[in-house]
Formats: sequence, C-alpha cells, structure tokens
Amino acid sequence: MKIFFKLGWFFKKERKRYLVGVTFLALTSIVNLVPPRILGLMADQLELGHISWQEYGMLILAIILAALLLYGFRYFWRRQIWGGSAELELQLRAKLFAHFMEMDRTFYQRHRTGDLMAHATNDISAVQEVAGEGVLTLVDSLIMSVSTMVAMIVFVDWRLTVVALIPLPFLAWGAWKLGDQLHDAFDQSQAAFSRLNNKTQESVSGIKVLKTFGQGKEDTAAFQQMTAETININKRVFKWDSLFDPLGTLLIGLTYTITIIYGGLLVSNQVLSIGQLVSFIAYIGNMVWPMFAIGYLFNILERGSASYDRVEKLLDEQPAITDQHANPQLDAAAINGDLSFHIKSFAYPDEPQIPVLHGVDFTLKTGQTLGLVGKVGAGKTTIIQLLLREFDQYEGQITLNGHDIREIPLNVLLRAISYVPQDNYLFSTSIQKNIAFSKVNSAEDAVVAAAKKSDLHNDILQMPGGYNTLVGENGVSLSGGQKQRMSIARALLKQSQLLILDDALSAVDARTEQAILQSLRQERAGKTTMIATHRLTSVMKADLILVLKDGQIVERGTHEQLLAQQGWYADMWQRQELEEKVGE
Ligand SMILES: Nc1ncnc2c1ncn2[C@@H]1O[C@H](COP(=O)(O)OP(=O)(O)OP(=O)(O)O)[C@@H](O)[C@H]1O
Repeated sequence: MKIFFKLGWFFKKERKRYLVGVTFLALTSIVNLVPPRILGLMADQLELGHISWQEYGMLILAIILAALLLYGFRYFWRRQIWGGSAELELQLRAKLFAHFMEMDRTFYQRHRTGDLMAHATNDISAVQEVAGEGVLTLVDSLIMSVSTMVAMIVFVDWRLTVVALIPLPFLAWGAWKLGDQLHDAFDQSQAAFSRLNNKTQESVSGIKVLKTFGQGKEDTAAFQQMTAETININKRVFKWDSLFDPLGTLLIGLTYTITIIYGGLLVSNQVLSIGQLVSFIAYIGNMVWPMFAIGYLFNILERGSASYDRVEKLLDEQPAITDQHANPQLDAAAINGDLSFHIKSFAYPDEPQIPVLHGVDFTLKTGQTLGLVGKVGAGKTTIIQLLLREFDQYEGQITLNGHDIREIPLNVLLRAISYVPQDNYLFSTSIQKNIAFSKVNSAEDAVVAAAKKSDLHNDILQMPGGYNTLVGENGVSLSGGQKQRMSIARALLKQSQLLILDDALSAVDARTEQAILQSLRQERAGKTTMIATHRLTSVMKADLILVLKDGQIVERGTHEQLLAQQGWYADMWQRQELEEKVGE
C-alpha cells in the first residue's frame, strides 16, 4: 500500500479524475448487487407459484436496466482510471527523459544503456499499472466486498454471513505474507531484466565485431545462460503467486460448502426462504473476485513499488555539472574566442589518485588555431573534455573572454563551441537532417555549403537519394571518412566561436585532409579553432602547437619553432614525411 503514498503527488494532481472514476466504480459495485437480489425474489415467487407474467417481465426488465447501467458506469470509470494511468506513464517518462538529458557523462559511465532502457520501459509500466489496475482492483474489491457483505446481512441473514465468511481472514493473512516475499522477488526480477536488456543491447550493437571475431556461438551461449538466470529469478515470483492462487480457490470452495450446509439448515428450519439462499449463493459469486483481487492487488502494488523505488533512485542522482555558479547575465554576446587554460592538476573521478593532466597552461586569441599533438593517451581529449565542461573538479581555471567557464551558463557555453569528436554518431534519418542537427531549420543551401566545405558534397550526390538518403541504423552505411566529414559539416554549419576537431580527419586521405583544412582556414578566419591530431600536417599552420606527454606540455611553439627544437615533434615530423613518401 506504501506505493499509493509514494504516488501521492500524482493522485493529488489528478484528484478530480480519480474522484469521478472511483464514484462510477462504486456505483458499478452497488448496481452489481441488484441482479442477485432479483434472482432471489424470482425464486421465492416461483416457489410460491403465484408469479404473474407481468411481474416476471418487470423483474427481467429490472435486470436488463441494471445491465445497461453497469455498461454506462463501467465505460465512465474505465475512461477516467485508465486515462489516469496513461497520464502517469506520460509524466514519468517525460521526467526520466529530461533527467537523462541533464545528467553528465559520469552518470552514463555508472549506468549502462540497457539498464536505463529497462527503467524507462519495464519499470515505468509497472508503476503505471498501480495508477490503473491497482486503483481499480483496490477500490472495486473493497466496495464490492463491503457492499456485498451488507447486502448479505440486510437481504439474507447476519448469522449465515458471519459463518460463511470465516475463511476470509485466512486469505488476508496469505496475501500479507505474499506481499512481503513479492517486493523482494520483484526487485531482483527487475534488476535481472535490466542485466538482460544490457546484454541484448550490447550484443546487437556489437554484432559486427562479434561476427568478425567468430564469437557468435559463445555470445549466444552467454545470452542463454543469462536468460536462464533471469527466468530462475522470475520463478521466485511465480512460486509465491502459485502458492497463493490455490489458497484462494480452496477458501472459496470452503465458503460455498459452509453456505450450502448451514444455509440449507436455516432454510429447513424456515429461518430463510429458498430465494434468500439463492441470493446468498449469487452474492458469494460477487465475493470471488475481491478474494482473488487481494493477491492480484499485492502483486501489482509490490511490483509497482519495487519499480518506483528503482526509478526514484535514478531520478535522485544529481548531475555533477550544473549551472550552480553560473552568471545568468552572460549570454552569447559575452563570449568570444579568447581562451586561457590554466590547469594545475586534473584526475578522472573514477581514478582520483591518478592525475591525467598537470601544469597545462596556454592562451589563445580569437582567430588563432591551436594544435594538440602527442602520443596515444597523452591527454589531448582530456583537455577538450574540460573545455566542454564534461568534468569540473580540476585544480585551476579555464576562461573564455576572461569568464571562468563555470560561470558561463552551460547552454551558452556549449552553443559557443562546435565539437567534432573522435567517434561519430549518426541518427537514423536523412543526411540532410544529420548535418542540420547542429542547427535545426537551416536552409538547404547552408547544409549544402557545409557539405562542400567538408568535401562531402560529391559523395552525397552519388548516394541513391542524395541529401535525402537515410543513414544510421536504418539506412545506408557510410565509410569512416564519410562519417568524419559529415561530423565536420555538422560542426561548420553551427558557425560557433570555437571549433574543436578531435582526431577528426584520421580516416580521410592526405589530399582530402588538406582540402578540408584549406576551406577550414577560410571559414574560420577570425574565429578560434583547436585541432587534436596524430597527423602533424593537420596542425603545421597552427598559431600554437602543444606537444603533450603523460598529461604535461613537453614542447610548444609554431611548426617552424618546433622543428628547430629537434625534439619529439621534429622527430615525428620526419617519420611521417618519410612514411608519406614511401606510401606514394
Ligand atoms: N573517463 C576516463 N576515466 C579514467 N581515465 C581516463 C578516462 N578517459 C581517459 N582516461 C585516461 O586519461 C589519459 C589521457 O587520455 P586522453 O583520451 O585524453 O588521451 P589522448 O591524448 O586524447 O589519446 P588519443 O590520441 O588516443 O585520443 C589516458 O591515460 C586515459 O587512459
């Protein structure tokens, strides 16, 4: 029952809807008492043998009228209560999705995609059932059982009612015991479902890798094992359910037996008429559903409660990156490309004892280009991530136009930056929409211009539907180089103060790279650009090049200055030049 309190905020908000729904539900239960009473009256009249056709017709008419009323009442409560549960589903889903959007990347490192999907689907459905089926079952069974009991006492006999309903408390006891076990079992079952979801998601996403490594059989076996484990956990739920259902049947049977023995005795002693006994037996029929409903209700409520706890736990997680220190006065006009970066030390939150950056200091003026080079794992992407505010807990300060980036509202900061990451993501939609994603409602001309600047236009024209070709999961596959250039087109369309390319040209050939860099230089004149790369030709024209090693700047200068220093850069330059020549 706790779940009704947990969902108090929702029922309060939707109280009008639920009041109307519950009223019609109560009317339904009360009208349900009429047919058994009429049956009893008919039986009495038949026994006495003096029922007229007219009386008979009136009674049948009353039953038809009751049936029609029941139809109308059921329609109204269904509309209200099912509508309420759909509303809860909508609100919870919207809340969860907004939360997902707000969370930073550490949240996505803690929770896997399949797990989050399980929360957004299975758990929310279980909670939604509480507001629909749960409310219905609780109210209906309560009103129906109480009103039936009153009808049994008023229209038939209080002694028969007390004796016949003796088995009921045992059922309540069974349901209470069941509830205890179910909460725990459902919690484990939902967690197992999350794990299974994760496994499915990972296997489907990684299907190409699985197949190329010939791991299909092994993965299928691992999946089967996980499914078996999930089913075993679910069996605990079935076990408790299976123990309860036969108990209900047994106790109902007992009620009928008691009624026939004791009710028969009362009829033969002329305390009751045959008609009253017929009504009573029909009333027991009305009690069957509420009796079973207890177990069913506990099932819905415990399941909903376990799922709601899981959803709440997720919603309670706070993003580490917030606008807590933001100055709302700072808007896009306050930001330019003057960047200063002073990081004394930074470590990733999951490995706080290992500093990844130390003593990284540099400044860039609007319009300048920065090159970040260095070995794999040197810290290039980490520098970019700090600028994008993916992590905040560093010692030092990063400023844009003199404002600490933590004081710039996050949406203003991110709008001022175009970022081309190492791994590209394509949405399942057209090429046009994939490019225009960075600036929705862009004119077609602007999209084409961005594609031309990133040397993608001719490739697109050769695709079956041109700019309308579908890409992503449901569409054609693009080559690695095409994906990278699409990502660059996206970033260029945004025309922001700062453009960051993180190893964004690694999959294109040297000639294409130079063509793109050339158009970038024209496009980005007067704006700041950062290029992290392994290919030194990408940064040779940069105003400042930083060579990173183990999170520290080991060399800095222009291309010519670095060549003159005869260090890692000069060495790498020679090697890459040689490789190029050998390649040719
Ligand atoms: N999320 C993370 N949590 C913990 N450590 C991380 C995380 N991301 C990166 N690292 C570590 O930080 C160091 C710097 O990584 P980073 O990705 O910045 O290097 P990089 O120079 O961009 O490398 P690459 O050229 O391969 O892209 C590496 O040792 C890496 O293992």
